[in-house]
Amino acid sequence: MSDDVLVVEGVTKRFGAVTANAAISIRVRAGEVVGLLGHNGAGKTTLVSQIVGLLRPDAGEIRVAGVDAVAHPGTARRLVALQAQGQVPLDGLTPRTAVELAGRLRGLPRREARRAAERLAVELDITEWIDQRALPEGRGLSGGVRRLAGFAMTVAAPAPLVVLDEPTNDVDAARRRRLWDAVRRLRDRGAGVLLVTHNVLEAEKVVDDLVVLDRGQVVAAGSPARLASGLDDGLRLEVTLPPGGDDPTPDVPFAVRQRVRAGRRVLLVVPADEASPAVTWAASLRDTGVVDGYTLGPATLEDAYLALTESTGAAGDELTEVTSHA
Ligand SMILES: Nc1ncnc2c1ncn2[C@@H]1O[C@H](COP(=O)(O)OP(=O)(O)OP(=O)(O)O)[C@@H](O)[C@H]1O
Repeated sequence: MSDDVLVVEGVTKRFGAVTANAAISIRVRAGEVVGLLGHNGAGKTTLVSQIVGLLRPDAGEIRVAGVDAVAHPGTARRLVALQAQGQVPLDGLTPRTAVELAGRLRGLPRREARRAAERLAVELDITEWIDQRALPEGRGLSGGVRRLAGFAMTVAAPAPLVVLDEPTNDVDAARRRRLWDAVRRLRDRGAGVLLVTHNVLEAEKVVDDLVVLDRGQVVAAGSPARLASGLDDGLRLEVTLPPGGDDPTPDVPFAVRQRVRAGRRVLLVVPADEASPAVTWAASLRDTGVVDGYTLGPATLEDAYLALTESTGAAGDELTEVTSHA
């Protein structure tokens, strides 16, 4: 029997002139975390909406744990635990009540729902607020605790497919780590997880496979290591400009595959056999004060992601310029 919990094949969705999803294919198996990575507007939420039956594809197939989600969206929806991108409305509820209710709605007996609420509060380190009521206009509970309570509601009861859309928004660094541990435990218990994010560094921490979307299309898929090695022998040379200093990087005496500027930092991806002229150049600019400093190291998954989505210039939050030359 197939262990696929999600099969998306050739899914296309248009909104007027905008093709939000263009023939997308993705597979998530039981016991696997797949990251769906893409910049704002790449088409991630549109795809999730179709998986949970809120939108109907113009073309293509979606199967959730073997159920045809286009023909039977209601049945398929019950096999998916979804944490949507927006905050869940919690007003008037405590995290304990909300998680217990969510568990019971998904079929857990009362005692198990209660246990799940307590276990998840400990796992996510939110026991301090478990009996604190959420009030209107964001009062009572912080955004991070609301987000974590939303995650706990999503995973209170087991489901074959768990879809998490930007689950760490508003969550502090220590509790993010706890959330990733909880995601790994879901995977280890046999769930398939689709993790939707635009944060490549976070995705890298937990996913087995990544699918990169760019303007509605899958532009790459595979393990993080495989995608990073897509830059083959690429090296990253990062230079820091002095405050208000001119940027010397558009005109360098060696080959550059990729150039990305974010504030005072400029990242150059260079072929490994250009390491020597690149370092000589950077060192002489540092010695003459044209740049404040530089580092050289192997290209990362983030570099590969920027290279894949370079043409839009939309991949990095603080990204101000993207160019590429041979
Ligand atoms: N209901 C809609 N009507 C018209 N256009 C839409 C609709 N929903 C999405 N779009 C467009 O489809 C494209 C993909 O949007 P989508 O929300 O799926 O992207 P996303 O990757 O989830 O972005 P973000 O990371 O910002 O949430 C965008 O160009 C968006 O403007």
